[in-house]
Amino acid sequence: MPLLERVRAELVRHQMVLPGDRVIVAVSGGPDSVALAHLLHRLAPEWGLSLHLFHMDHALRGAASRADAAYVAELARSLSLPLTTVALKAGELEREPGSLEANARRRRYAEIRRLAAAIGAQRVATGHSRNDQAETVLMRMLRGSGSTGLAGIPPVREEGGLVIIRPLLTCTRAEIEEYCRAHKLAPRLDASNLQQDFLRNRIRHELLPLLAERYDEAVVDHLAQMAELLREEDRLLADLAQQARARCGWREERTPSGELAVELDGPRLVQEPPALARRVVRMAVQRVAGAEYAPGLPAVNRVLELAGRTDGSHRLDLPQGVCLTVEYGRCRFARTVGESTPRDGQWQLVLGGETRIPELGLRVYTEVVPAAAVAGAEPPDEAWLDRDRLPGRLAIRLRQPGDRLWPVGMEGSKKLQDILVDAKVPRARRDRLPLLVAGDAVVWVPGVRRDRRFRPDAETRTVLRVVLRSAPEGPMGAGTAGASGCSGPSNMVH
Ligand SMILES: Nc1ncnc2c1ncn2[C@@H]1O[C@H](COP(=O)(O)OP(=O)(O)OP(=O)(O)O)[C@@H](O)[C@H]1O
Repeated sequence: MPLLERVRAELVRHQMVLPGDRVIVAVSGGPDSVALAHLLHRLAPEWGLSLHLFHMDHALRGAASRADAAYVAELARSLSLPLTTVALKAGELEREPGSLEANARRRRYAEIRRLAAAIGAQRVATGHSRNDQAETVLMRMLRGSGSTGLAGIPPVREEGGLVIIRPLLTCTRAEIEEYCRAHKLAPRLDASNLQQDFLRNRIRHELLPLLAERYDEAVVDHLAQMAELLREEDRLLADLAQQARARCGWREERTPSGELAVELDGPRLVQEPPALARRVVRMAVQRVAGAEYAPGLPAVNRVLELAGRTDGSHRLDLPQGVCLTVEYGRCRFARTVGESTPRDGQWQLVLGGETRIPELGLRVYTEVVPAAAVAGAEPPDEAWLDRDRLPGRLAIRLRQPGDRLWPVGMEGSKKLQDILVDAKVPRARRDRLPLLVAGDAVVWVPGVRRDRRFRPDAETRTVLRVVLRSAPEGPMGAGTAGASGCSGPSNMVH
């Protein structure tokens, strides 16, 4: 079947486009994406599609990169299609942490997303071919991936509100090159492949040709077929994992700093078949860390080892700043949780994250925000502080002799002891009352008084927002402090 018919069939089979869609075509200048632009241009009238080409000049190969961009500009002119080109500065991608390929991809999709919003596009088409599929599957086999990974590149996927379509996924590179020749397209060679991706390049140039020559001529087709079979099985497992998730009492909440946290029942989780339990863990971690990160098997296994523990509290740091805490069988996945152990009678706080203080049954969130981000009155369980006026590191501690406060709404200072007596805080609670301190200064007596010296005013540029909450239920945390515990006599909250 001619390539045009095949691509048309793929568009229909996977409902890749809807009539009237605005589609961005990501064109690197290499054969795949050039053929893609040409084919979609021919098919566009049938669906009434309006196409918009996109090219990113990664500035990785000097003059060659500029020539790719010029080639894509020429292609857009010849097809009378609008084109947006984004040119990065030389060295820009190298300076970012992480692999060059991942950085290039992230920047590319960020710009595509921006363009989609600007022109009201619903979809972006990329030129991945059956060969890309086979390479991806082989790379993942070598890494020991499960069925999700071995399902390879999906023909349609939604990512961050953008639908990515791959209409050439069933076409081989040879067929695409043949199409280019037949239509007198002279794409830039290998323009889409960042040379730095050594593993992919070796698989492309060494391993696949070797497999084809010595073992199986149709290896690319067979790997692509395996990916397609596994994609369907993977979808089924994903549905089952959703059900398992519900059985495990999956619950999501936003932390006061706006981050998502996921909680579930550990003993239930470990009773699920391992294939489903692992998926539920991956979902939880991805939900917290962001979809781009998929935790590897060692991390998932470590979670499952801990999840079933019902004896006391356990904590596990996972990659990407995700932390699992297991307390009496309840698993909680959240970002940057630090468990503070007291030093010199103080619990230091994690800045820009959550700190747990099991001894006081407290969770403390801190967040640095521009002054403009806070307005109105502080909720009773929050303190807003002028970061630049704080005299030292933020910590929680219990009261000490000689503590003083410069209370809001009062002249001068006052002994903490007198403040607590005036506020009718029962004696037994006074010694367990968490105080927020910065260096030696008491900044906030939650539920009782705030110190006026550190409060934001018109000159404040940066605010440190501190939120106190009680830790999840459990013998050590129950009800000692937190959202309920920090509410003193209500008329005394300042
Ligand atoms: N510089 C670029 N500008 C625009 N689109 C690009 C560029 N590079 C790659 N693409 C798009 O991405 C497709 C795949 O290219 P390539 O395999 O080099 O990238 P990749 O990083 O592996 O892709 P992905 O991350 O999307 O899986 C190309 O066919 C093209 O549609």
